[in-house]
Amino acid sequence: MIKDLLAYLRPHRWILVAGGVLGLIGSAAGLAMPLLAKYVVDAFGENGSMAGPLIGLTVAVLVGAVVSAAGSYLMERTGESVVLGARRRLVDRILRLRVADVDRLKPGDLLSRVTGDTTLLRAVLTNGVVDSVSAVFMLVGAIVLMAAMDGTLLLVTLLVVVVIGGLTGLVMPRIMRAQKDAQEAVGEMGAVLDRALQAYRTVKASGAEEREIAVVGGAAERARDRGLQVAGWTSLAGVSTWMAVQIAFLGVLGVGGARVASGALEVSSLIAFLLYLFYLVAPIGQLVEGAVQLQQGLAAMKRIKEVEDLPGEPVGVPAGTGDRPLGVRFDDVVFRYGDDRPIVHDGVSFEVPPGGLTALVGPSGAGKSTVFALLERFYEHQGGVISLDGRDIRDWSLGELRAALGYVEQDAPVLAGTLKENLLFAAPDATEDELRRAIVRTRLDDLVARLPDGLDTAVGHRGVLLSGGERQRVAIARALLRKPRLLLLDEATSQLDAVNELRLREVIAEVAAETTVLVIAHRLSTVTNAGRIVLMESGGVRAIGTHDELVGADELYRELAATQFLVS
Ligand SMILES: Nc1ncnc2c1ncn2[C@@H]1O[C@H](COP(=O)(O)OP(=O)(O)OP(=O)(O)O)[C@@H](O)[C@H]1O
Repeated sequence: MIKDLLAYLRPHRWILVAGGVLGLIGSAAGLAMPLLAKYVVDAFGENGSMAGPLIGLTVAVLVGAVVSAAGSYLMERTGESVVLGARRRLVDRILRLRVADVDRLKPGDLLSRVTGDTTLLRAVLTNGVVDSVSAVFMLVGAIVLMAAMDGTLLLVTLLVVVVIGGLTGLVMPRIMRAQKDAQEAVGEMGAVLDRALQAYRTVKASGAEEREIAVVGGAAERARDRGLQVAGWTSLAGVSTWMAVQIAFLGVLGVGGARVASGALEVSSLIAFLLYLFYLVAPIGQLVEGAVQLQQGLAAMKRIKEVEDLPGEPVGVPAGTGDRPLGVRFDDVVFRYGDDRPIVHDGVSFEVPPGGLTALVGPSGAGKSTVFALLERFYEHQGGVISLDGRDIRDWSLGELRAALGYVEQDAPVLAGTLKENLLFAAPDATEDELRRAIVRTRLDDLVARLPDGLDTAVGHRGVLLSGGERQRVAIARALLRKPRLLLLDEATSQLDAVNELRLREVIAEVAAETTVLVIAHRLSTVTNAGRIVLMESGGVRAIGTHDELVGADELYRELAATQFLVS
């Protein structure tokens, strides 16, 4: 773990060393002060000139301040670079994860790893490490100078310092555990809030604001409780340090006073010694804080590494690598979403020849969307063979496979940006001409004409909100620009109005003339047009045929057609 932390620092080691050296010079200037104070007092006693020692003291203060400020600026800079590096790597990994892993991780918790945990890393890597190094320097320096002044008093001091060290060592593991819990609690709170935001409209429509506020509030309270535990243990460590220094002060004052009385020690030395004693407080405090920060950093590191260590997928898929339509074949495919999940595909077999329109229909939960997820290899099937163009999809490289497919999700999300950016999302290199053709084919020209800035109008959250039908046609245009050899289209379940439905039907029929189209159909229009209908039922294929064939031959299809598809 410490090795991982150091790996983050390696690229910045020279700036860190420079910052550290400046910090040490600042500390040295600080260390010189009690000694200079002693000379001032001595000069005072001997009626000598105070100018020299006073100027020295002033210079030490100024140099110390400037150098320390420069050192801490360098540290902060490094800190920002470390956070940037950690965030880049983490985001890079998150966007390359496999869908199955993302299902398991909570988005809110992932967010808190990118935002919160990386910030904690920064504290330990810069202030934590450097302050600790300079604290050790100050501590050793002060102890050496104290030894030069009076060995007996140093012994009294060290006895107390050792006791504090022991106590702090005892408390540290508890701080570490509490710290880890605290960070997890913050991640959990993020996850709970994210869930509420995802279902924002449902929360409002259900009048569930208060309940959700309470749930997120509860998670926030758990985070607070864990934070309080950390604070409790940290202040215990802090207060025992403070107490120890006070005890040492009294001890040194008593013993030192007696030694001054017996003439074994000068008053000025006792004053300087006492000043050094108080100088010890800051570095000891810094060391304790450095240790706490190290625990925070290690806990954060662990949460960041957990994500970084997950396997990623190759990305950077070139679009439009071929023009021949693809045939699809499922051969006794078996699949479940996880070892502890029920079987979703229990021997699914069907064949789709290249080109034309094929509809997947069946009751909800039959496993239709899962067919698409397996074709895109969002998940790996456990049994049977899926082949495209006669080739097992496991033999396709992921990039090659996804480049050949166009995928339109049921919810057809609009991404941030302009309409044009949305359309070119899957094929940034498409020409203006191709873009125009896709717009005309998907009947989006009306929409473009209506928008204030045409294609350059911002859409989605920050811009014009598109209707369900428009979003779906944007998604189809986006998929088409990729020149897919197989288009996977998960029809939205929401009812489109008659005009939109007609447009969509025309678009699908046109596309099916050129490429293979596989549609998960919820509407009669799509099904009656289809060259082939695959009827799925509870994880298997029940029947295959045209609409008329199935109406004639299959009971379930007739029933579905009667209710779901408004049979003609
Ligand atoms: N990501 C997932 N993780 C775990 N289980 C899932 C996941 N996606 C779907 N399932 C489960 O797999 C089963 C089949 O789901 P699928 O989405 O393929 O059905 P469907 O036929 O498309 O249904 P619908 O018509 O309602 O969309 C369901 O029981 C569902 O709960």
